[in-house]
Amino acid sequence: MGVGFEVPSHSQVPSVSMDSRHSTISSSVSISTPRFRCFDPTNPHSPSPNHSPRYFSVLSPTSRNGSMENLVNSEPKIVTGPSGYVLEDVPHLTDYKPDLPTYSNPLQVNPAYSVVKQYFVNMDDTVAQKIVVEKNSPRGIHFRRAGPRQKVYFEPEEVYACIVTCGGLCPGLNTVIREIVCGLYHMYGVHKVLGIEGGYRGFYARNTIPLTPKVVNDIHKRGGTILGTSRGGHDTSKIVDSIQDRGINQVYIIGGDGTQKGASVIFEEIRRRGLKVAVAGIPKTIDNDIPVMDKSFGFDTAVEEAQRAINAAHIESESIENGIGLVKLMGRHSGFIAMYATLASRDVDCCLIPESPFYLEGAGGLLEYIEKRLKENGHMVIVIAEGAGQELFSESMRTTDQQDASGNKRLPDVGLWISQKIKDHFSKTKKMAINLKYIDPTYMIRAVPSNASDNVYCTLLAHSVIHGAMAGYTGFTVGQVNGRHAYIPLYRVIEKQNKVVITDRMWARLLASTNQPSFLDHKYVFGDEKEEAPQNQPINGNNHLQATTTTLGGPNDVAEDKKRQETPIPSINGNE
Ligand SMILES: Nc1ncnc2c1ncn2[C@@H]1O[C@H](COP(=O)(O)OP(=O)(O)OP(=O)(O)O)[C@@H](O)[C@H]1O
Ligand SMILES: O=P(O)(O)OC[C@H]1O[C@](O)(CO)[C@@H](O)[C@@H]1O
Ligand SMILES: [Mg+2]
Repeated sequence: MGVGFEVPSHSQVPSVSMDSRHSTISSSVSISTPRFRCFDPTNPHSPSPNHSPRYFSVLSPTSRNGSMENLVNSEPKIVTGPSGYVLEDVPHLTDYKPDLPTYSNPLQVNPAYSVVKQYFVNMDDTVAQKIVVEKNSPRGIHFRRAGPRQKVYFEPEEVYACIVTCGGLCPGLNTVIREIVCGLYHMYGVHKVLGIEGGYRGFYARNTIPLTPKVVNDIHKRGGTILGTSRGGHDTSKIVDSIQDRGINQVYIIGGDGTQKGASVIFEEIRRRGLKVAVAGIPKTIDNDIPVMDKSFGFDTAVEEAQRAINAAHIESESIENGIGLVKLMGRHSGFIAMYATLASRDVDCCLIPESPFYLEGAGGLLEYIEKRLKENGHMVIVIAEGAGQELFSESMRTTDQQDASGNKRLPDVGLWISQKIKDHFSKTKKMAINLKYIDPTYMIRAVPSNASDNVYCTLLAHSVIHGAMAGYTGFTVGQVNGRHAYIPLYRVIEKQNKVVITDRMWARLLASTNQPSFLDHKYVFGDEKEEAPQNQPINGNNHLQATTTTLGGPNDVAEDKKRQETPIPSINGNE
């Protein structure tokens, strides 16, 4: 059987002993960036010889269980093809356990599914990240298409799955839990599913809940997560010990960017220990700030629920002379909920988001606009995302250094702050008496059950993730990319944050709908005319497909974040 390797000359390479299906490297020599080109025609997960994957599989000498322990972190699996085709593939159990047996997919004999023509996904199917292309542009980045495979790497009775939910709440968490349990039971005949209570720390510090279709039957009608959640408490080795000791071999991890970072290190540790355990992430973020995918589950519900608060603000404000209704919505670093809720409502006169700096005083400022709008219309509605205007806070308010247990910076309440500023301004200038009503519906929005369209989306995500784990993929997350479900490497969803692009047409639509100023006059933002204005992304032919993404270095930092925003990285999603 042919296995071809190409080792770049710059790497220090340890001695390599190789049988027909796997690489075992034993040496204490350190390796900077090992890259092997590998092709095995008998392995469906081996890239074709035309492609040039970057491969991983490096062992250090010590091995606690005498198995394939101490692998260094896996490298991205990049497969290239003609005309600029790039596949950013996800890891597979056979990458480090090459001799695993395969089994026929039980869906083949499932009466509900066996009638479906072409039910199984072709092994070569991939999903393009960018679908608007020019005639001569390269084919670009692709991800492996999600869906059931003909061969699976687990027998139903062998599977012991667990589900954990981490981070803040989001509509749809219970639906995803329900559909993973029911999907495993009904599609694959898997009957051992464990719920881990209270987030990551639940693996080693809390009870577990056996999950059956009966237990989860109507949980999708409730908000929150029946498993509970938490921030902090990620102790990788204790978590993997717990997985190993319990004999769990499929780990479904539902959570935001922090959670997916946690999933990535759990995957690396599992791989290092050589365990046959699939680690699969389902991204959750009400803020819609996870890159690559079209949108995150619960986002539609959040936008819909926000309408109730905006309607209330509108009714309150129009019922009284010079009424101002101010609504704060979630969005620590990304203003998607505020933007979409504003566009959906049409009652909003001003939407403020973290990506679009604004200023209060002077010509073209917020206070001037409020005055103008009240004179024209007698009332107004303002929507503000929780992360907006952070640069306006005094240094003392910003550097309180408060962090939550996961290291996320706690933001001062911009809604309260701006309410006070507006009230102070109009009472000081005595230009007009205003009536401001501040509504903070943030936790009410987050705690509702998912709406009908999110329920369907959650179901499809759950099914996709199950198919991936059963097919032996691991260290991946699932998401909808241009309307098709795909398996995305974890590193792709944790390295960047999805942001609203204020030079994009979607933000222009918002400005056109509210008629608010664009607040782009730099000198009021920074108080120094000599400083350069923030470099926003230029509008170009592809702009409607681009979102600014920022590299996440650690706990969130507004100043850092702002600096990063000045260096936009083209990506897709979120905006159109
Ligand atoms: N870099 C990291 N490495 C390992 N674990 C992490 C990392 N960052 C966060 N975690 C863990 O992930 C869990 C959730 O993280 P966090 O509280 O930041 O929420 P999140 O998943 O980002 O969700 P959201 O921000 O949408 O509420 C926590 O238990 C935290 O300890
Ligand atoms: O109060 P908590 O649980 O820390 O959550 C607040 C944060 O969670 C998020 O909803 C993200 O999940 C942010 O928008 C918000 O800042
Ligand atoms: Mg987060």
